[in-house]
Amino acid sequence: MIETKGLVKSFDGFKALDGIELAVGKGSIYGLVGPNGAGKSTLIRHLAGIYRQDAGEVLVAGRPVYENTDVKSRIAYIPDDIYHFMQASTRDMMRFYRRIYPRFDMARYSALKDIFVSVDERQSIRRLSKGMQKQSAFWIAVCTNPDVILLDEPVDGLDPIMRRQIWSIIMADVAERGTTVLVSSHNLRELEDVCDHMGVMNKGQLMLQRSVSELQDNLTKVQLVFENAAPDFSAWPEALHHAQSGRIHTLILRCSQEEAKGRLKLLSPILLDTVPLTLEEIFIYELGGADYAVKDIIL
Ligand SMILES: Nc1ncnc2c1ncn2[C@@H]1O[C@H](COP(=O)(O)OP(=O)(O)OP(=O)(O)O)[C@@H](O)[C@H]1O
Repeated sequence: MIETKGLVKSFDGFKALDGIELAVGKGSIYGLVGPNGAGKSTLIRHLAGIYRQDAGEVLVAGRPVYENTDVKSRIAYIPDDIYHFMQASTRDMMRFYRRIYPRFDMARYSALKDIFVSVDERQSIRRLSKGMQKQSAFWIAVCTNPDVILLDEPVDGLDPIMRRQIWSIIMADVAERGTTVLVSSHNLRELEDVCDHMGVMNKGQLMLQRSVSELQDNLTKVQLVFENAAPDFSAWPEALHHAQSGRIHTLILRCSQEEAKGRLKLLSPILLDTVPLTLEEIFIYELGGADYAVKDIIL
């Protein structure tokens, strides 16, 4: 649904995007994670049709986005900084969007008043708090019934209850309408519960993109106890990590759970348990070995 091919963008000779090959399937929630300055917002602005690329292609539903009004009318973009006309109220913005977006859904706008109760729709946006401004932007954006939602750091400034409500609106759209969502954050923990695909950006490059299930299937964490001395796991090429605390050995292996259990059972441990890996741990091992601090990139 969303695709970039060899996307390059420079600002005054500085390559902010350096050959991005992004692929986001329809109905997917794709999390884009990376440190400050990685290029996430620049990439999203290309997907929203705000920036014109220097080289490469930016496609939504197979069609170029830049200066394509029809494609852009199906995309909702909620930037990190607020884009509304600050003098206008939420209601003014609703009227403005209703004229521009042919699929603007007035029934949905009215229904969502019960969710966004803290946003006074007649108040000028300038006078709303940062979190309320975000809510107002989100309220208007989802009423356009978009095929694609682009969220740049969406939960910055939102309280936990509002975060959950916004995510439940997005999840319902994904489930019922097959909406495609791309969401960026510099914090992996914000994304790991909601995304089915993840991409890691650093220094203008997409270093890794996978489905979360593929990431989870590829690595297994186990805890083991042996009656006698443990074998030398450092000789196992698939053992990425081994730690011991008392009699408990913790291993992270590059293989599926079934393979790990099959192999470890042969060692007759008196205890063998698999432990779920967090995405944070998965990324640390997937990206490990490169000459940068992985934790700086994803946490
Ligand atoms: N309009 C611009 N003019 C000049 N440089 C820019 C412009 N927009 C972005 N950059 C530069 O491009 C790089 C990527 O910036 P970008 O805002 O895309 O990163 P980001 O991953 O979204 O970071 P953050 O998490 O801090 O929002 C940065 O070095 C930034 O200074």
